[in-house]
Amino acid sequence: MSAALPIAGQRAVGRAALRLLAADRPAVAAMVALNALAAVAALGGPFLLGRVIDAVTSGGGVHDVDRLALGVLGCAIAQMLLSRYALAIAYRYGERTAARIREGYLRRALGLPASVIERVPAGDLAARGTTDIDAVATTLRDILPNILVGLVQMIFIIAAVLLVNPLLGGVGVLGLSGIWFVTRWYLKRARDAYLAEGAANSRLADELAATTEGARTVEAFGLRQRRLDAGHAAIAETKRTRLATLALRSVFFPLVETSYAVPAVLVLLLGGLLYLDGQVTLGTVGAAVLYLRQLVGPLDTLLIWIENLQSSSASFARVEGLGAIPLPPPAATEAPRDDRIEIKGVRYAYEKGRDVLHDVTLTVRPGERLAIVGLSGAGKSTLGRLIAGVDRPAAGSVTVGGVPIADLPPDELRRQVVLVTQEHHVFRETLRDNLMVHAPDDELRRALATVGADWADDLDRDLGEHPLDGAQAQQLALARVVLADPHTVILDEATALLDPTAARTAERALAAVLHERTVIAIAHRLMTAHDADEVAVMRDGRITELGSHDELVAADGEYAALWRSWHGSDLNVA
Ligand SMILES: Nc1ncnc2c1ncn2[C@@H]1O[C@H](COP(=O)(O)OP(=O)(O)OP(=O)(O)O)[C@@H](O)[C@H]1O
Repeated sequence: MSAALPIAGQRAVGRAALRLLAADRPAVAAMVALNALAAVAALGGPFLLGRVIDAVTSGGGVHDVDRLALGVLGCAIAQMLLSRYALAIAYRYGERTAARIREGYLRRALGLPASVIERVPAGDLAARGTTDIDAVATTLRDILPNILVGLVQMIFIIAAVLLVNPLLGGVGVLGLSGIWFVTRWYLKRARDAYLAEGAANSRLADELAATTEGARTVEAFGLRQRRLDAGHAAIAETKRTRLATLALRSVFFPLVETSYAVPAVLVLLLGGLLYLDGQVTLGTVGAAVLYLRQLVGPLDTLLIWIENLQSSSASFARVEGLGAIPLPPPAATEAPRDDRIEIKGVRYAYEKGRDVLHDVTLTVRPGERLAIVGLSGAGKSTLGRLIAGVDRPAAGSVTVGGVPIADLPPDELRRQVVLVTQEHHVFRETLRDNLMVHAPDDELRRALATVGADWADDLDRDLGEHPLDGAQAQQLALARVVLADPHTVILDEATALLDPTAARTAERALAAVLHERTVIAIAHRLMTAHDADEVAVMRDGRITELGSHDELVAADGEYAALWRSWHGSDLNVA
């Protein structure tokens, strides 16, 4: 069963964004301060140009105009230098922050307990760690700095136009409100329209892939027309959705372009009237109009990136969603008082409401060899995972020395119980690193020798470049068990996938590993149950019989029937 990964809510995303800003306060302060200075410098231009108009209309000399023009030039250069510098800081901030998000994600992913990792969809986990983080990183690096510059500039320009003349400024700002409504209208529809376009594109790609992959079937069953119809339908849908987004854009952009002119037109009209009335100078009207024209640049930037900001905030919500995965309670701090394993009244379900274990109770005494038998699907592996602490029971308890096994910290758990299955991961690292403990080479070699790994003379062998075969990988897994030195080993089809020769080698290695340990064998071979001290028979998630081989055969129940069907055949029944 795989549970969908959560997505962080808007508040959580907001808090995470604030945390990222707070983590790099000096850079954020420098970005804001430099952008503010650049914006102030940018305001100097229109103001001085207004003074030029006034100087000319009042018959001022060439000298005055030259001086003011030099001022305009100085302001433009200062603005350029300051905003370049601010942008450079912003880019570096963006890279650092993206790295922080990546590292945080990796830390969270690696910190998830195995029981949680096993349940989450691996593709989604990887997509969030790559595609989504890349989307956020691109926004942080390329888009956010520009948006920040645009926002600061807009605030200063609006303040300046209001200062130049509150009435003209007010009318100008009011004239901008059209853009707000147009943008809201567009954004409300754009998300769904683009999602529909994306979905239609995916469907078209799927249809094409299905037709090409199944070309022989199409030919053999005369499905050509049907596939053509499906392709045409997908193309029509793509065209329809594309036209829908195009229609949105063809309304939005002309409207926005027109809206840009509205404030300047309003200010020119009102300014003209006020000038004729002698209430403002021409320079003031000119400066106000120039300021409002200056707004177009930052507004454009904001509108262009606003959609991108929406999609990357959705990505950020997915990345942050990892932090919302419910985690098991913190590890137990007390140590087990002995090696006795007690399973009491255990229930377990992979899916809510569908118990696969019902009220299982069992004691495994230290040194005992217990075989769990039963038909496929009886719940043997599930019980093995609970005893190994991989999963925790929904009800009841699974304890070692009185402590719930699933609550033990990983280091402690490894010393108590280890589950050996047919899946054993070999990392693309050296043999030494693959043994996963920091121990002297002598000890590592001894462990390898115990499991008969006579091929393992070079601890520096790179297992990525020189991979192991199945039997060798199994020996490596068993050497890890020897090094972990648990008092109890659970075997779940540990040698099932190996060919007979390799299985024999592995069985020998296994015998060496199991020496003087408690063994719980999920038995799929006749002899395992026969040789065990005790046999537990499972059916439909319950233990139906418990006793030694001889007792159960004498009782002539379910085990006896299984035994009779196995007897002499050594068949794999599980
Ligand atoms: N990851 C899972 N998600 C959902 N259901 C599962 C999962 N693993 C096992 N089950 C179900 O739980 C029940 C018990 O399965 P389990 O693997 O424990 O039985 P088993 O006795 O070990 O069988 P086998 O011998 O085939 O491995 C079965 O009905 C199985 O379909």
